[in-house]
Amino acid sequence: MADAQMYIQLGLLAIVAAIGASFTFALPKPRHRLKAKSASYARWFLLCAWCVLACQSLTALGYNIIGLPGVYASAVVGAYMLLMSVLMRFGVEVSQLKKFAALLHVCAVFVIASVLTATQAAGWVTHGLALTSVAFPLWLAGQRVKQHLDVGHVGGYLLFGVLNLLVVLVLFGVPVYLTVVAKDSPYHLTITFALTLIVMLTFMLAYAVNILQSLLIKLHSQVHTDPLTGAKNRHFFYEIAPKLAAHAHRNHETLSLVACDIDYFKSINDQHGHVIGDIALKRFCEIIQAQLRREDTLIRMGGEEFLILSPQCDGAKACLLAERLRETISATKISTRGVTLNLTASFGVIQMSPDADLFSTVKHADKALYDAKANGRNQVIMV
Ligand SMILES: Nc1nc2c(ncn2[C@@H]2O[C@H](COP(=O)(O)OP(=O)(O)OP(=O)(O)O)[C@@H](O)[C@H]2O)c(=O)[nH]1
Repeated sequence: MADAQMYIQLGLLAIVAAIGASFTFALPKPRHRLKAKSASYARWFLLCAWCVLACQSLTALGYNIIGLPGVYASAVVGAYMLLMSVLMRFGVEVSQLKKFAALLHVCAVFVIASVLTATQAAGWVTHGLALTSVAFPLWLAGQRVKQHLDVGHVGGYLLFGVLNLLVVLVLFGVPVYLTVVAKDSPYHLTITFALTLIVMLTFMLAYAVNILQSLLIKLHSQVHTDPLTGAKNRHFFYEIAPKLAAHAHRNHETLSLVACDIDYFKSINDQHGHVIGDIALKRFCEIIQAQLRREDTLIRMGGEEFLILSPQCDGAKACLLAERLRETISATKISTRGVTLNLTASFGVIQMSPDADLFSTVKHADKALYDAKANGRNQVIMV
C-alpha cells in the first residue's frame, strides 16, 4: 500500500513536471542567445525536483546510502538550474569558472553526504550543509530578480517573492519540520512530495507570469510603435494620446501640439527610390527625437506626416521647439549609399485650449501646417 502511494506520488510529480516542461516549449523562443536558454534550464530544474522525490523514495525503500546523498545533490543541482534559468532570463553571461565552482559545490555536497551517510554520521551536519547549499543559489537568483524589478511589473515581484519564500522554507521551514517530526516517520515521503509539488508549482507560476507579462508589455509597445522609424503610430494616437490630453487637462497643465511634414518627400522617392526614402525617414525621426524631452512624444501619423505632443509646454515654447527642429533638419545633411540629401520640413504649432478636444486641436495644427506649405515650406506657423 505504501509502495503504491509512493509510485502514485512519483507519477503525479512526473506529470506536473511534464506539464511545466511543455509550457516552456510552447513559449516563443527569444532571439537573444542567452535568453533563449532560460527555458531549457527551467526544464532541468523540474527534472531535478522530480529526482529529489525519486531519491527520497529510494531512501524509503531502504537504499539510504544512495538515497539521502541523492536527495541533497538533486536539490542543490535543481537550485543551480533555477539560478541559471533566472540569469539567462535576464541575459546574464555566466563564466566557465563560476560554472566549475557550482559543479565542485554539487560534487562536494554529494561526496560529504555519502561519507556521512555511510559512516552513520548523517544528521544535522549533513542537513545544515545541504540546506545552506540549496538556499545559496536560490538567494542569488532572488538578488538577480531584485535588480530587474520594474514598477508595475507584477511578474517580477511574484518571481522575487517566490524565490525568497523558497529560501525561508529551506533555511527555516525544513529544519523546524525535521526537529518536530521523528527521523523514521512514515510521513517523510508524503511531505517531500507535497513540498516538491509546491516548489514546482509556485516556480512555474511565477516564471510563467513573469514571461507572459514581459511578452504582453513588448507586444503592447510594438502595437503602438512604427517599426520603420521607432516613433509612436496612429494606434497610439487614437488610444493613448486622448488619455495624455485628458491627464494634462485634469492637472491644469499646458499641452502643445506640433504637426510636421517633410517637404517634397515624393521627389526623394522618385529620384532615389523607396529604400533611400525609408532611410531618410528614419534619420529624420532620429534628428527630431534627439531634440525632444522625455515627456514629448513623436507620433508618425502616416507617410511623412508627424505630430509631436509636448506636455507642460505653452505655445511660445512649442514654437521655439519647432523652429529649432526646422533649423536642425535643414542644416543636417543625410548621407547614405552614395546619396546626400538635404531635407526641410514645415511645421504647424498650437497650444491646446482647456475646453478643446484633441482631435479638433490636431485639425487646427494641420491647418497651420498646410498654411506653412502654401507659404513656401521650410517654415513654422503658429495658430
Ligand atoms: N520611402 C517611403 N516613402 C513613403 C512612406 N510613406 C509615404 N511615403 C511617400 O511619401 C510621399 C508623400 O508625398 P506627398 O504627400 O505628395 O508630399 P510631398 O512630396 O512631401 O510634398 P509636400 O508635402 O507638399 O511638400 C509619397 O510619395 C509616398 O509614397 C514610407 O514609409 N517610405
